[in-house]
Amino acid sequence: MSDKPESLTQADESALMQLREEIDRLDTEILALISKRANCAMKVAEVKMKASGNAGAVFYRPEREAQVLTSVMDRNPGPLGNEDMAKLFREIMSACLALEKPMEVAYLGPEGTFTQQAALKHFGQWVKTKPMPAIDEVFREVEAGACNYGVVPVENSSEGIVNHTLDTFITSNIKICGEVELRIHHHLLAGPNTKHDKISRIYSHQQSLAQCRKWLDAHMPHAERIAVSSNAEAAKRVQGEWNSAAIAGELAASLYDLEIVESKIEDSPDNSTRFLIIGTEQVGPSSEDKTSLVVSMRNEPGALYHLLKPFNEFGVDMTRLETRPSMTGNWTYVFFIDFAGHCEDESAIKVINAIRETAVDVKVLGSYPKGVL
Ligand SMILES: O=C(O)C(=O)C[C@]1(C(=O)O)C=C[C@@H](O)C=C1
Repeated sequence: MSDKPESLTQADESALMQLREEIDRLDTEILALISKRANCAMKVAEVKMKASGNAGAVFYRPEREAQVLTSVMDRNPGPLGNEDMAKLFREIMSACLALEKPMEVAYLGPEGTFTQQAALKHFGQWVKTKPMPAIDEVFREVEAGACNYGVVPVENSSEGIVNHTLDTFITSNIKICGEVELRIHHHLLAGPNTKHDKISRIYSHQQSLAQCRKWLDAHMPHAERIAVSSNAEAAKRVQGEWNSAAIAGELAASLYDLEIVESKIEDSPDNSTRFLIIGTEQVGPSSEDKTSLVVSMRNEPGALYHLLKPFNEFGVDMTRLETRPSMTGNWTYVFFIDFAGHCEDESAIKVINAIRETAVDVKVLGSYPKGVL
């Protein structure tokens, strides 16, 4: 069978050539426009540096990025899908931001974790990402100024809240300046020496093993399941083994050069994890914001009523309420609350002031744009 493309007629050849000439003309325009946009971003950086007296200028503006991406999706004429078009602009903005100031972002490592994937999805490919061994190490890296921002997991749709993240906010002054949600697809990965019918050990994080339990019971009931510190760690480990496999994501497969033996083996089809972007600066309003608080209340009758009443009284939509035992042990409870709106909104100010009247302590963790991508 001929391996050459189908032979085209003279008319087809001519049509193809004209279309490619049109694409070349359009690419020239796109090249010029992206370059003009990048020059504009560099002038924005000069304005930011002048305004801040050149010391401590804040270049990354999540509220502005959310507005740009939302506007792109609202105005997208097709045929590319809204999310695909927004991802293209995400990368253009990432390159422009890198011209203003290269960003370094700490994340819960090692390399290849879903948290790294979330960091690259939120900031684009131009940021430098730095793996940290634990969630509180990500906080410390940002507090110390060693990294500009951090990314930590906060909630999984099937496993629930990541308590370590919430507990770290109680003792940290770090701000939340964004959020990003990642659809979690688990793949069965194997190294080049592994015979797929000889897999007797499967490595992954405990949560991932739990999220793929039914698939494993049905397809690999006899393989030993070994929990390790992270999916990426699992991928790193199977590289050199001949009868084992790992459950991890796409990024881990490419980073550790593993074959995807079975893809999307998670039991829940809409398995997703929400991550928080942490930094040292409060974010300005973007018109589509949410605010996170941590409130400690005395353990006395009516405490929860006094906490919830202001939201109803001032018409603020509470979107999340989590309770954590207080680490001070002084019979107070800690509530993590998310609500719609920015902490500078008039109604939000009234709610926070009303809560302060009965709470032991109220800490605004941050106001930030709702996740766009
Ligand atoms: O508008 C700004 O503040 C910019 O710096 C420009 C820009 C962009 O490329 O659109 C780049 C980085 C910021 O995080 C937000 C937006």
